[in-house]
Amino acid sequence: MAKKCASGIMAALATATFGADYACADAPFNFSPFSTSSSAPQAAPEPAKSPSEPAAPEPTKPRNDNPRTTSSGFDPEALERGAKALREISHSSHAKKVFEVMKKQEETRQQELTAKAAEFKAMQAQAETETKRVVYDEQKKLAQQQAQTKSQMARYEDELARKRLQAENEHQRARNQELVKMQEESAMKQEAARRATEEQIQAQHRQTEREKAELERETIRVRAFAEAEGRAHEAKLAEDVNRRMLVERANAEREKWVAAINTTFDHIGGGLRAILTDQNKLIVAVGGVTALAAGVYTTREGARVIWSYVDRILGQPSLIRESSRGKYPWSGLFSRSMSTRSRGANSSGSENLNGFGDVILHPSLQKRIEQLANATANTKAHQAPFRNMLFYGPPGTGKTMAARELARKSGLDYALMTGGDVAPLGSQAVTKIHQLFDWAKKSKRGLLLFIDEADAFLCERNKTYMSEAQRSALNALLFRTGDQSKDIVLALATNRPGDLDSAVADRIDEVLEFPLPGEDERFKLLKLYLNKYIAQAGEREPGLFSHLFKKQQKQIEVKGLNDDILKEAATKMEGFSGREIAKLMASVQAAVYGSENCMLDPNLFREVVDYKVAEHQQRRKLAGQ
Ligand SMILES: Nc1ncnc2c1ncn2[C@@H]1O[C@H](COP(=O)(O)OP(=O)(O)OP(=O)(O)O)[C@@H](O)[C@H]1O
Repeated sequence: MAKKCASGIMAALATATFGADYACADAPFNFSPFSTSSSAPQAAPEPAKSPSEPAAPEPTKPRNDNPRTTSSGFDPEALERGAKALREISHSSHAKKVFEVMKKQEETRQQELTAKAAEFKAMQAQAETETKRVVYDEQKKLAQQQAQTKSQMARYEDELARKRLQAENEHQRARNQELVKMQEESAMKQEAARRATEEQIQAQHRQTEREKAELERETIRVRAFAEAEGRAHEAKLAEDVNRRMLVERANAEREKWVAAINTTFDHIGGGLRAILTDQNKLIVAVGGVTALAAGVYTTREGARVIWSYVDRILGQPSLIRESSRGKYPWSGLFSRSMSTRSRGANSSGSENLNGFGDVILHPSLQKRIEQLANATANTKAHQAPFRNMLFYGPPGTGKTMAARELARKSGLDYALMTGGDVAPLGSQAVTKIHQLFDWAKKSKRGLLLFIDEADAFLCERNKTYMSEAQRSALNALLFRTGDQSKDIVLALATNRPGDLDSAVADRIDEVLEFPLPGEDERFKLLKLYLNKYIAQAGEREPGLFSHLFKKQQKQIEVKGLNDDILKEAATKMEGFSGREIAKLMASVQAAVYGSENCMLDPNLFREVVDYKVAEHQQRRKLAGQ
């Protein structure tokens, strides 16, 4: 009973002090007699519910039919009930007990509250932990999502980059293709431009060639004109001398002939008178004259037929202009003996001077030719095939002379033909070439066939102006020289080696350049021709009957002409060929013969040299050199 009272008082007091809410919270002390609020215990705060869970029904509050709440919300009824209960307790004998029970209850309730608080705290801590865990989970999920998003982004970016790269590659490839196309187009354009330029150059080249040919023709014309003039001048100089000599000789001859004619007519007159007076003598004379005429005619025609036959079988081909073999086999014996004699006579002169006949060459070139001559001689001795040669260089530099000397030194026969002789032969050319090679093969010693002006005959086959006959002749020569020969050495000479057909060039084993003579060579040439045309002018040529057939030249007196003057002239004559130097000396000779006392002195020599040097320079100017 005391316990019940205590609870009731407590509840009443609590309700009065803190209102209904507090009364609800204190559910365990809710004694029914004093309680105005709900007797159902207040539930502990629940953990946060997920929004998906259905909302729990609101706890129903006890109905208060007589509310006595003041305007400020205070309910005095509970206090009244509490005061009533207190009064009852104070009048009760068990008041003390009641208070003790109340105290105990209060303590118990305090403990319970503490436990509740602890539980609540634990729950709160758990809720916090849970919240943290949820937050952590959420963060983890977020991090995972972020990582996933990031990786997706990276993949996406990677893909984008790949696509971009691919697109760039495509673009680059397209550009490259375009570039290649442009380059091809540009190369084609360049090629076309190059072809056009080449054609232009070729046209220009052809034009230049035409102009050059024209210039050459003009130069030749001018040169011929100058030479004719020179010859006329020389002839004029020599004319006076000759006229004087002729007049003297003619007077003597006239007297001799007048005497001879007088004697002959005396004899003929006597004979005719005897024949005409005697008839028998007349018949015999007429018959004799007729028989003699018939005999002479028959013999002459017969000899002509036989001679042409012999000539065809044994004679030298018409293409050969000069040969050491002579026109007929037997003439070789004669000509060789003569040449031996002449060389013997010469040996005191030029042969000793330079060891190479009359040819003056640069020492290195001379040495090379001597080596070639030795090699050719040995080749013949060992029956090995000969080596073909090409001599090239400006006109009149001694190519022909060197070839002749080479043949002589190597012990071969020598034959010279000129390329320019082939074209006029027309369709006969091929036959003549074969005839020439057949003839050359007959030489027992081996033959050096020298073709001068080789470019006129052996030029490039595809040249348009080359005639069919000329082309065939060249083919015939190529055919005959296709293999290396043990009988014939082919020596070609040309001023234009570049014009030779490539097949001809292919047959050449040795190429020698003959340059214009240097100062030393010019000096030696001057000395050589001074000796030949001036010092030996009055001497007879060696030969069996030369004194019968050749007119003797007048001897020339040389005064004061020494080596220094010759050297001075050699210095002035820069650019002169050997032929020009020889001609200069011939002019000097003519000038000497034109002089009154037939004497050569330094003044006359210098005069001619200066005149010739000026003429040479004029010619060069005309030729555009
Ligand atoms: N090196 C030389 N030594 C001596 N004389 C020479 C020399 N070069 C030329 N001559 C003189 O010039 C003349 C012509 O020489 P040669 O015929 O050998 O010349 P080339 O070079 O064959 O000329 P082209 O090319 O015109 O045929 C000779 O007769 C000679 O008088």
